Amino acid sequence: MAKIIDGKALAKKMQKAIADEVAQLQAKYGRPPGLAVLMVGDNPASAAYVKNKETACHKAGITSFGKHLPASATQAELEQIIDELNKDDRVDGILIQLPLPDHLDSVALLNRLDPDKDADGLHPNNLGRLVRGEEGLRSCTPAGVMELLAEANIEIAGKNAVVIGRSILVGKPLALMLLEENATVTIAHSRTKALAEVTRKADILIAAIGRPEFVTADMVKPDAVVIDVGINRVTDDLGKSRLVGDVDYDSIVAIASHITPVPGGVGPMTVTMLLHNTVWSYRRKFAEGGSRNQ
Ligand SMILES: NC(=O)C1=CN([C@@H]2O[C@H](COP(=O)(O)OP(=O)(O)OC[C@H]3O[C@@H](n4cnc5c(N)ncnc54)[C@H](OP(=O)(O)O)[C@@H]3O)[C@@H](O)[C@H]2O)C=CC1
Ligand SMILES: Nc1nc(=O)c2c([nH]1)NC[C@@H]1CN(c3ccc(C(=O)N[C@@H](CCC(=O)O)C(=O)O)cc3)C=[N+]21
Repeated sequence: MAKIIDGKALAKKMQKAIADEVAQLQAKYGRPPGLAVLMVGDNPASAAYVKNKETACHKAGITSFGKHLPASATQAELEQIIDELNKDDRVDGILIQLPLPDHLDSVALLNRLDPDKDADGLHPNNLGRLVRGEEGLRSCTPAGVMELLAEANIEIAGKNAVVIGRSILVGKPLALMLLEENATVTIAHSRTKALAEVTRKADILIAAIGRPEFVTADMVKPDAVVIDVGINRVTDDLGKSRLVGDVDYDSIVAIASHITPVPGGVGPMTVTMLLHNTVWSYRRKFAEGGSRNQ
C-alpha cells in the first residue's frame, strides 16, 4: 500500500508558520499583507479555490481583496482593475483566476500585471526567471508539489519524472522545477504517442490533465511516486457531486510507493503557496526600502 502524502496536514503546518510570520511583520511594518483575486464568471473549480483562499487569508492575517466580475466583463474593464491593483499600496499579490472566458485575452492581462505582485508567477519576467533558475515568484501549484515531494523525503535527483500536461499554469513550470532538482524530465501531452509506455518509465509521475481518473494502474510503474494535480467535479451514480483527481486513486494506491489524495493533496498546497508568495512580495517591498508605487 502506498504512503499517502497528506497535503492538508502540510498546508496546515505551513499556514500556521505563515500566520506567525505575518503577525510579526505586521507589528514591524504597520499594515498586513494584501492579496487581490480577480475572478471572471463562475467556473466551479475557481469558486472552490476562491473560497479556500479567502478562509486561509483570513486565518493568516492577510487582507483579501476579491474582485468578482460577470462573464460579460470586457478586456478594458479588466485592464483598468489591474492598473488600479498595481498602484494600490495595500495589495502585495494579485491573482487572475484562469481560465478566463474566451472573449478575453488572458496573455495580455497577465503581461499587464506588475511582476512584483504576480502572486501566481505567470508574468513573463517570473517565468523567465524560473527558466534561468533565478529567484522570483513561482507558480503556486507546481511550487506546492515540490513542497509535498520534499516533505515526503522523495529523492528527485537522477530520477525519471514524467509530467502529463504542459499548461503554463502547471505542467511547464513544474517540469522546470523538477529539472532544477536534477530529475530527468519528460513532458507528456495530448499528442504524446504510446502514453502508457512513457508513464510506466516514471519514478515520479505527475498528472495535471483535467480528466477524471485518467491515469490507470497499467500506466504506473510499481513503487512509483504519484502526484495528482487534477481537480475534477463529477456526479456519481447516486447523483451526488464529488471531487476526483486525474488519477484512478483506488487502483493505484495499491501499487505506488506514495500518492496524493484528492481532495487533501495538491489543492491545499496551492492555497498555501499563494499565501507564501504574497508574504514574500510584501517582505521584499519593505526590504527594498519604500514602495515603488509612490
Ligand atoms: N490542485 C490544484 O491546486 C490545481 C489543480 N488544477 C487542475 O489540474 C488539472 C490541469 O490543469 P491545467 O494545467 O490548468 O489544465 P489545461 O487544460 O490548461 O492543460 C491540460 C493539459 O493536459 C493535456 N492533456 C489533455 N488531455 C490529454 C490526454 N488525453 N492525454 C495526455 N495529455 C492530455 C493537455 O495537452 P495539450 O497541451 O496537448 O492540449 C494539456 O497540456 C485540472 O484538473 C485543473 O482543475 C489546476 C490548477 C491548480
Ligand atoms: N491563476 C490560477 N491559479 C490557480 O492555481 C488556479 C486558477 N487560476 N484557476 C482555478 C484552478 C483550480 N485551483 C484550485 C486550487 C485549490 C483547490 C483546493 O483547495 N481544493 C481542495 C478541496 C476543495 C473543495 O472541497 O471544494 C482540495 O483539493 O483538498 C481547488 C482548486 C487553482 N486554480
